[in-house]
Amino acid sequence: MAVQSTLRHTAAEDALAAFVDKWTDLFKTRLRKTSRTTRIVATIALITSIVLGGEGARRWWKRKRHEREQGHKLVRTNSWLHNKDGSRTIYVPYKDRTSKVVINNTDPLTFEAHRRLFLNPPRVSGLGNGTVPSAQAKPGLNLAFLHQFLSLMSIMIPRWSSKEAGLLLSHAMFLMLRTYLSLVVARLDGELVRDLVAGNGKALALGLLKWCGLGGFASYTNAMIKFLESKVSIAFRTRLTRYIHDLYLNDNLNYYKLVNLDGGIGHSADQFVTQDLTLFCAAAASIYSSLGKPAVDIGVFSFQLYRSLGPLAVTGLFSTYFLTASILRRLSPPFGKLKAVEGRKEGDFRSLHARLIANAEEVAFYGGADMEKTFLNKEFKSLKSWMESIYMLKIRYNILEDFILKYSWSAYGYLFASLPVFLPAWGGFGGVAEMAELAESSGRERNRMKEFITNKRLMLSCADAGGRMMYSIKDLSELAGHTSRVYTLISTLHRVHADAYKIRGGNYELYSLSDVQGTIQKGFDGVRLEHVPVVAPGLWPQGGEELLDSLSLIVRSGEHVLISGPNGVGKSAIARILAGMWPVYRGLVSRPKDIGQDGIMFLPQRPYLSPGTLRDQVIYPDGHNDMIEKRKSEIDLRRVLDESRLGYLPEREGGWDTRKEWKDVLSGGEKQRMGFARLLYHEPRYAIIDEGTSAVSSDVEGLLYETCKEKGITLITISTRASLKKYHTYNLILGEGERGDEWEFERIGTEKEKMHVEKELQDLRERLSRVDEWRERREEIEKELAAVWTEDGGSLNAPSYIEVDQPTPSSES
Ligand SMILES: Nc1ncnc2c1ncn2[C@@H]1O[C@H](COP(=O)(O)OP(=O)(O)OP(=O)(O)O)[C@@H](O)[C@H]1O
Repeated sequence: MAVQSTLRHTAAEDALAAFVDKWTDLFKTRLRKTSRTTRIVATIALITSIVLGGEGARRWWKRKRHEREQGHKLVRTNSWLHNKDGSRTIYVPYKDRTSKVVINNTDPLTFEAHRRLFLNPPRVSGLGNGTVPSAQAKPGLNLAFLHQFLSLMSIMIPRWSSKEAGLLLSHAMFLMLRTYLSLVVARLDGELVRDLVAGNGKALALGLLKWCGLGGFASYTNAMIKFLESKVSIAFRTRLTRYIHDLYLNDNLNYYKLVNLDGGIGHSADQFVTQDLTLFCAAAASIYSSLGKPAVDIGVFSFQLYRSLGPLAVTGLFSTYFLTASILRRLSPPFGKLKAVEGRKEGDFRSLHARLIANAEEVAFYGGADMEKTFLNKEFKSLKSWMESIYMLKIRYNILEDFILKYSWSAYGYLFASLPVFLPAWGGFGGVAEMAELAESSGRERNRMKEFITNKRLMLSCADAGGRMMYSIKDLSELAGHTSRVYTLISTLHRVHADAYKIRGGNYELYSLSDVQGTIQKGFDGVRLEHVPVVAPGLWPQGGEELLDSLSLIVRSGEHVLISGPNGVGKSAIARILAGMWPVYRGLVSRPKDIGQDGIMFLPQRPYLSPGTLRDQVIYPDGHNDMIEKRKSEIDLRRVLDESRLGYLPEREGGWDTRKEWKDVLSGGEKQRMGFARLLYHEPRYAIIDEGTSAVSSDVEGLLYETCKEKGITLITISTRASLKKYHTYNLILGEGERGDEWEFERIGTEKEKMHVEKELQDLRERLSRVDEWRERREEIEKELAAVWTEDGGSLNAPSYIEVDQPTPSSES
């Protein structure tokens, strides 16, 4: 053996050496023939390409390493990169590495182009003209569904050259491949049975081999179909989610207005964007294969059947399909509408849970678990009853569906497959073969068997395809429900984004969203309101409630204003109007353009702490990269925290990169001081502080105000605390007059203001002088209440354990 192997080894080596020699000789001859210049040029070209290639590879490797490090850093600091074209690069953790994602903002022109689809649907679709809140027809298989679905498709597949179109194309190719494989399998099945009956072992073994090979390929095809279906679903979801996010979170504050002004989708925007969108995308991706594949199958198989069974069988088959389809369609419950309502109920239940999580501390202090449980159980019961009623409807439908699609169609299959046997003249190619064999008679049974098995398989596949199409009527109705939900969300967002609240020729309510006539001017160095009514808006299409008839004031840099007045009078409402959250119904509002540095900043009444690191809390709404661009360092942040009396936080919490649920970690006063830290970090020209120090001790309050003023921030404070007056130049007092809808704007420290204070003191003195009188009256009432009257008009003595005040000499007299 060893000798043999050595021999073989030597032979192989010889062959290799001969091969190398041959090519070396060839190369040398060619080299000898080429001119000296060509050789020099070729050598230089070779060396240059090696050097350039090496340098390219080095740079590529360096860039990759830099990206990896940058990715880790950005993930750690919760930050992203702004690209020149307006897109953003974010890094997301992926396994133990980071993965780079570039997010392109949707072009504003795209929104303009889509507005027509979502706000002015064609009249024929029966969806109204977009001016009606929550423009929504009854979800079902109708023209409205077609319009809604195609509108959403224009977002999901924006171009024929897009990735989604490519995915759908490859999906379609795999679907067709599978249909072709089913056809080949049907034929092979027939051949196998024929060879078995004929006892042809060799052919049978060969057939089995083919069967296994085909099986492997078919399994791969099936897996790819499922994989591509999920890829399509995720691609659709990505497109829609990004589109919705761009429309939802932008400078127009649509995320606030959607819930507080429009009300078209209630309070469940989260349910729409998460669950409804996922269900819609999964249903849309699966409907493509559950409708597309059976349609191709039916076309191909019926052609085959037509060839082998003749026109009678195929006509019969199709009449059966149409008849049963129309029966099923007629008896099918309105799955679309049922699904849409189910989605809404799921949303309500989920948002109740979200509310409980957000307000867990408050509920715990009140001991409100029982009450919250009642709310939750009530909502769940409503959801449960709805789902049970859907299941009840489904039972009846499923019985009918199963009977028709599984059993009656198989019976028809046998009937039509027997046509060539019993009616050869009507039985297509199968019948012709039957008649030819009738004359010869040899091998007739075997061929009959082969034909029958092939036809039966084709018929079953055809019935299966038809069945799947029928089943997909239900899927299609459910898709209509999901489509209607997603379309409603996007059309409501478009309405809010475009402020499209005009009613054509209709009468609108005073101070409704159709009645906004004021102007907001951004880019003014100061804050100015001219004849602006302060109105708490009602949900569209209702009118709002007027809090102040007409407010006019101007605040210039360095003139600090305190807005005071009783609760609920409309103090925060002024801040909401200035921030652009509430509409300016009449008059003119002027304010600085930007939010933040050199602009205006608002500190809301309820402090907000974002998810992320300790650093993110101080610099919010900036990210770490914005901070670096502004040339601020951690030393600056440290100084800002010291000035807000929070200098101990980085040590206590373990550094700037610590991530915690800050809303639960910081105390009420700390949260408010964090607001001031943000103010000192951003250093805006104007700041509107709404009850920003209500939980802060008065000495720290003074320090915070003084620091802000030293930094040149003009303060507009909303507060009920009179002690804050000393930090301000003007006082806007709301809630004056008998009806509480008058206001006064006065300079602090003037004679007039002092007289105002004097008058208040006089009032208090007068009230104090009547204290004795009120005390006497109280004692009288208490005495009368302590007495127990008997039926005969007398009174019982008070029991010994009740302390009855001894009458004072003055009351006796
Ligand atoms: N989103 C809203 N939609 C409609 N009405 C609202 C809305 N928010 C507040 N209101 C109403 O507007 C009125 C003024 O509210 P605002 O928050 O301005 O009061 P405030 O003067 O700041 O009171 P407080 O001192 O208690 O903070 C209140 O009657 C309130 O119920």
